[in-house]
Amino acid sequence: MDLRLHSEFGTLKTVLMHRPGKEIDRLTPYNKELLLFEDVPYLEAMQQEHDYFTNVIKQVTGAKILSLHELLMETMADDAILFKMMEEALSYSRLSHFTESILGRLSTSECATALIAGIKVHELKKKISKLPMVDLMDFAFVIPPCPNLYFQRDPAALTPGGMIFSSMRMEGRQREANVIRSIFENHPDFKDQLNRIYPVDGHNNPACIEGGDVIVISDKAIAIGNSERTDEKAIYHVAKALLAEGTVERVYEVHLPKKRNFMHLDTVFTILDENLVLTYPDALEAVLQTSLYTLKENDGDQVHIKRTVLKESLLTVLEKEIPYLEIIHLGGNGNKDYALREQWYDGANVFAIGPRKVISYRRNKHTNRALRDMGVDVIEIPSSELSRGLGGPRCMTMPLSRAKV
Ligand SMILES: NC(=O)NCCC[C@H](N)C(=O)O
Repeated sequence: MDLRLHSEFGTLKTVLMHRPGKEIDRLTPYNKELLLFEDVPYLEAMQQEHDYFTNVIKQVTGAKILSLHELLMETMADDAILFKMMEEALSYSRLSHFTESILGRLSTSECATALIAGIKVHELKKKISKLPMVDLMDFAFVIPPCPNLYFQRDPAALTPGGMIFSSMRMEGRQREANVIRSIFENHPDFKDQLNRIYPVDGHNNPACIEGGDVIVISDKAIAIGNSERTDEKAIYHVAKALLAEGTVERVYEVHLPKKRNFMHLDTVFTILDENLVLTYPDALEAVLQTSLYTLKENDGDQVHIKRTVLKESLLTVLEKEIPYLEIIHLGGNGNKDYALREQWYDGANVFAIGPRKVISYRRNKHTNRALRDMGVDVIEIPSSELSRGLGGPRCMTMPLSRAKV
């Protein structure tokens, strides 16, 4: 599989997803903010909603759905990779030196659970009785959990030029990108197909970028949100690597207000067809600035890129990139409260499974009506529990291949 993505709306062929599991049950009223949840979800109902979503994708598109858990298990079949992954996960609590003794006691499947759902001191003590830790620490995490892992969009991003591995801003999500990167760099189905765009070789503490900020406008142009989660510096490095690779010719940096409800570019803007986008108008108006990176010179050794701060509004920029652009406003036209409410629950974050064919949260009824009025085929899914993590259908998917458009 060629690990490049050429559009946001070509009919879906393969997608990576994660069914929420035990990691969700780690959330409490005390840690939910640190772990970026609005509330404490009811896991079994959340799983039912997620299964509904997955089945809709399967039935409507026939796409292959890859499970993160299965890929992880397959990747960890290699002992050296398993060791590295556990060592890295344990480094968050400065306990890497226990890797060997822990691996001696946990099966591969228990390691996969520990990597996703985390593991606490008292749970580990059941396996390793001589663990030299005081009882006071029993409820502390030896490996922190990844409850946001069902938002598969964010730990990485595919572009027409190759793959970006995120460097995640928030403490509660930092481990996710390491898990994804280990899979794509080592799994036999992917490792030879990978052209890594970011992080750049030799950068140990890379600037932050998250997959939800990366939107493929066309084979030649991508947009990246400079947002609460993504830094200017990371966008510069991604632009440089993409422009050097040569497929992408224009990288737009869209400066969003740094706010939780605009956390990624895809919380306010998604592309549904060749000339159709869905936006949250207030966010577009709030865009502080748009810059454009282009290639200045690439003599094989040295790559120089140029950054131009554009005078036009984002809308004008988009109109130039997307001929005959039509815009649908989240919440429909008119009532601002509808737009506010539906943006909060990811009304703009629909998942395009084909041209003018989207999956959307049922709760966003005004947006869904506006989409249908423009001839978009809308398939609704329930979201009472899924939305407690503040992400939508696009956030929950990482398309790995789509039909050509
Ligand atoms: N692309 C997205 O907007 N993803 C949603 C991520 C929600 C998650 N709870 C977070 O705060 O990172």
